Amino acid sequence: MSGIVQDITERKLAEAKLIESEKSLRTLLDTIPDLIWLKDPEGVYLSCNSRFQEFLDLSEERIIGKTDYDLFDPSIADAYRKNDKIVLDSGKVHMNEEDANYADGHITQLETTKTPVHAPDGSLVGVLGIGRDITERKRAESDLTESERRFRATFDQAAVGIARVAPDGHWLEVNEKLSEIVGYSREELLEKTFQDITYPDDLDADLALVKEVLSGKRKTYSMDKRYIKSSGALVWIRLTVSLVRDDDGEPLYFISVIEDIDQRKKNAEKLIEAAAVFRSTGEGVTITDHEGNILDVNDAFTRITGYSRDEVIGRNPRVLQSGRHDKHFYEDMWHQLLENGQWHGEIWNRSKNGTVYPEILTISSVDPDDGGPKKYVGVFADISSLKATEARLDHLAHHDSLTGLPNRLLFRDRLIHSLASSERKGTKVAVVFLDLDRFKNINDTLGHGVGDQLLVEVSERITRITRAGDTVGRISGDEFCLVLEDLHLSIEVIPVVEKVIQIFADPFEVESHILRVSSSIGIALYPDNSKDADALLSFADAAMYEAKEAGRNTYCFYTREMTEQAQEHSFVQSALREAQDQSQFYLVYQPQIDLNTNNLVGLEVLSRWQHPTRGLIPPNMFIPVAEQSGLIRQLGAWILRTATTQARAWLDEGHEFGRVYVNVAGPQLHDAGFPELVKSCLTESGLPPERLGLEVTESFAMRASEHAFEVLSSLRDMGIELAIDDFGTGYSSLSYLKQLPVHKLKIDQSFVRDIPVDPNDMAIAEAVISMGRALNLKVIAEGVEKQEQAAFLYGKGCQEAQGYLYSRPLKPEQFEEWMAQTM
Ligand SMILES: Nc1nc2c(ncn2[C@@H]2O[C@H](COP(=O)(O)O[C@H]3[C@@H](O)[C@H](n4cnc5c(=O)[nH]c(N)nc54)O[C@@H]3COP(=O)(O)O)[C@@H](O)[C@H]2O)c(=O)[nH]1
Repeated sequence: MSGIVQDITERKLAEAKLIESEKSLRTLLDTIPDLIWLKDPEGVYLSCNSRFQEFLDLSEERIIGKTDYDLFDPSIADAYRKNDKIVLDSGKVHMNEEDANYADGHITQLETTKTPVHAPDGSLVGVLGIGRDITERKRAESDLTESERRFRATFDQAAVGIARVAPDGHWLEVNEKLSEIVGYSREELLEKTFQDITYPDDLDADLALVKEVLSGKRKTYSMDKRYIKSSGALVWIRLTVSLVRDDDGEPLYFISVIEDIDQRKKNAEKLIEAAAVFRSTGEGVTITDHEGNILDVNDAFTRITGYSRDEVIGRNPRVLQSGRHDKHFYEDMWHQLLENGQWHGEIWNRSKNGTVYPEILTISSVDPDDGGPKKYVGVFADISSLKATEARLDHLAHHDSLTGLPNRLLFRDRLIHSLASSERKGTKVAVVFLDLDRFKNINDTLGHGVGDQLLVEVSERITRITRAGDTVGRISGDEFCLVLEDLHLSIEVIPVVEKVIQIFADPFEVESHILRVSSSIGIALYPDNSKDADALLSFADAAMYEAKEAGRNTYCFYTREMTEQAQEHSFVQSALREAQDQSQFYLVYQPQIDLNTNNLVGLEVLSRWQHPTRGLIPPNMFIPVAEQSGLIRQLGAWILRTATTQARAWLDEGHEFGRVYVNVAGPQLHDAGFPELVKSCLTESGLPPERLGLEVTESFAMRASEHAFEVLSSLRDMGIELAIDDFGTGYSSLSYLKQLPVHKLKIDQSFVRDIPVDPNDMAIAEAVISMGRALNLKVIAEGVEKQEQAAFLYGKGCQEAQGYLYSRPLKPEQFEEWMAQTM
């Protein structure tokens, strides 16, 4: 019994122990934070801990005996079952990660370990599953990956080079930028040390700093140093190094940050150079702000302008303006500066002491590095001496070195210029080509020195007789040329040419040689011969040869007619003086008839010149020459005196002739004493003023000066009648005519000649008559030779006529006869 009692007690004790141990195990399993479950080989749940029950929010009783298909969605159940089968088939532990959807809706990530479970007899009990919540771990891993990614991106895309460097100097890791800076690929760099690519001169300093960091003396260091690039070129970099140590304080690696400062270094060097240049350059430098205020100037500025730095800082460069440029010049300068960022040119400035000097100036706009408003840098040099040299060179290039006269080049330029200005003014230009006769003989016999000296003296004599506006040039050897401007008539050149010939009248004395020299002169006229400068020069040259042919010491015009005219002119001029002395002149009188009554109403006085050898010289030949030479004053006074005396005599003899009309030339009316002359002639002769008329040409009346106006007015006020001769040949306007103090218009005979054939002449004559009527002026026609002409003119309202139809100009005794017969 005791044995039985003892057996039962032991068994009970063993059972109790087992129960106790299961309880402990259960408690343990429920305490573990992992999900634990046991399924038989068919997937039926045999057991699970309380975490697993929480997962499904079901009690163990409701889980035991169920499969995954009872508890989860079929797709999830399939996945679970598939993993279980892997374990069952392989007999090995299987791990995987999967999402777990808790019954309360939250999702976790589980790391599941599935283990095959065998009974002590080796039979398969099922699959033990342990599910560990790895949500936090996964998040941490993901954060780390992201952080790593960001770091990598920063590392690779950094604008500076970044590297990990081993304590011995090997590159461990380098970024793109560092490769770019040194020109080595990442792979190439990783095979090198920093010592390999450091410029030897900079290595010791670097290694010393490395040593200090390794020893703990300093934590980091920075330095500017040079790397040798793969190309062999050097590149300046700024290096910043820090050391990373392990937990035991042992050096792990360096972190190096490498900044490319090559350009900055070069800029700085340039700035240093620029500053040195600024201080030491010989060119003046002005730096102004965007408002034009001077910020700085250099020493050369002070030397050139005379202003000290302190005197101009804050002031505008306007302080230097010379006043030689107008506002458009400065506007254009600013326009170019703003448009192109630069202006370059010559400018005249005024220094402190008032000297105006030329500068060559370049102004550039500069954008400051700090992005502030533009600044302007002006660099200038005083080019006074350059200008003087330039002027000297220019003079040399354009002047004959022997005589100092313009050479052919400049002479031609001046000629072209004269032609252009004469075209505008409607005047003539004469090109006078002069060649010394037999100059070669002087050179050959007396030597070139004498020849040269003679040329200098000739040039001086020519220059002395020309006007300021005329150009004299030495064209070559013994050839000189003159340009004479502002001529109205071709013949106006003659007095000048004669003066030129005259300069050779006196001999030249050179080195005690008395030289008698003459010249041959050729003349070409613009626009008569040509409008082209070169053609005029060659025509004048050709005319000069004509003069040589003609026996030298004379002049020739380019055309024979002109030469003849000139010769005639020359003859008339010299003969005129003698003629006046020797009373070769006489007057003729041509009657003027009233077309209505056929009565004699006037006599036009016309002069005649009876030359002892040439015979009768017409007034057209000598009046213009007399006008030009000034002899007209003397001749005009004689005509007036003779005519008034004759008229008075006829009055006394009882001849009724109306008025006697005397032609008056322009130069006579310019004479302030003319009204006095008229008065004295009237007084002396006793002719009443109402018996006198004066005729002035339309061309003169049109150009009449204010003074001539006054003279005409005072004559009119004396009771003298004034007529405009040759009317229709000029361009009188009604408004101008209205102001003229005249009484009568004389239709020029050129418009009468072809009446009644030429409709144009008839129209002009008719227009003049209408004009006279409109202005309340009498109208007389001259050159009336036919009755039809008289009839036409009378029909149109012309009051008076003169011409061969009535009488030719008559000598006094002829006139008296004519009176006796006709009146
Ligand atoms: N300042 C002065 N000018 C004078 C003087 N004497 C003359 N002149 C001017 O000279 C020009 C020419 O004059 P002249 O050769 O005397 O000719 C005049 C007449 O003879 C001529 N005439 C007259 N009737 C006829 C005619 O029917 N047919 C024709 N073919 N010719 C004719 O006309 C001239 C008159 O000219 P005008 O003076 O325009 O009336 C001439 O311009 C004179 O003015 C003088 O002393 N001083």
